[in-house]
Amino acid sequence: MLLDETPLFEPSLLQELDWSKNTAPFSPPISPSSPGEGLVLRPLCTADYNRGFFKVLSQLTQTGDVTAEQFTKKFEHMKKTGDYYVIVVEDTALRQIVATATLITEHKFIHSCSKRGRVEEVVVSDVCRGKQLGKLLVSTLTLISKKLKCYKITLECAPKNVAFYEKFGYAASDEAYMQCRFFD
Ligand SMILES: CC(=O)SCCNC(=O)CCNC(=O)[C@H](O)C(C)(C)COP(=O)(O)OP(=O)(O)OC[C@H]1O[C@@H](n2cnc3c(N)ncnc32)[C@H](O)[C@@H]1OP(=O)(O)O
Repeated sequence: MLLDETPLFEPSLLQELDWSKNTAPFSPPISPSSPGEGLVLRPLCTADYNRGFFKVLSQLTQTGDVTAEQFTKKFEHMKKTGDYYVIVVEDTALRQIVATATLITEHKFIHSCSKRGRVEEVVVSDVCRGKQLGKLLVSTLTLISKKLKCYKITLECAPKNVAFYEKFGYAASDEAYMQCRFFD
């Protein structure tokens, strides 16, 4: 199985973000191009399969035993659609993924054929929490969605995480969150 460094989306999207438009405060200041000593923030690539990508995701929910082949197939599908922005933070000394988050853009006929953004799978490895990485990931994806001209961006989270997302301007809505779950 060929796992490589091909990015899921164009990395220049991250470099070209206008970080001055970010609304959450960072102290000390970090940004997508300078996420902290020994860390890089970049799009997901298939080589991340062997860098603990699933280990990080498993701290959020059940991942199942995904093979390299299944992972690559899903990655290729996501890349082809151009609507998936999975970002990762890598510890370059350990060559391990320590955080990840996903933005998905959904195409609409409404709002003049606009797009809507969804934030999913935000997770920071437990040993790296409290270093502003979660804030960096969500700020980055929120700015990307704005740059991509999404008319809104939404997410679902546990009540204990509401205060975290409020930092970026997300507000609880009156709409009920409904689901029909077929399996875990
Ligand atoms: C849409 C979704 O994916 S929801 C799922 C969210 N993910 C999870 O629940 C997985 C387990 N949790 C985690 O991975 C992490 O704790 C995260 C992603 C919630 C936060 O990541 P961290 O890197 O630890 O947070 P970070 O250091 O960026 O914290 C930033 C700020 O938020 C605050 N904060 C961190 N976690 C929380 C929380 N759960 N609730 C409220 N505030 C929080 C911090 O105190 C800090 O405040 P400050 O900027 O005023 O000092």
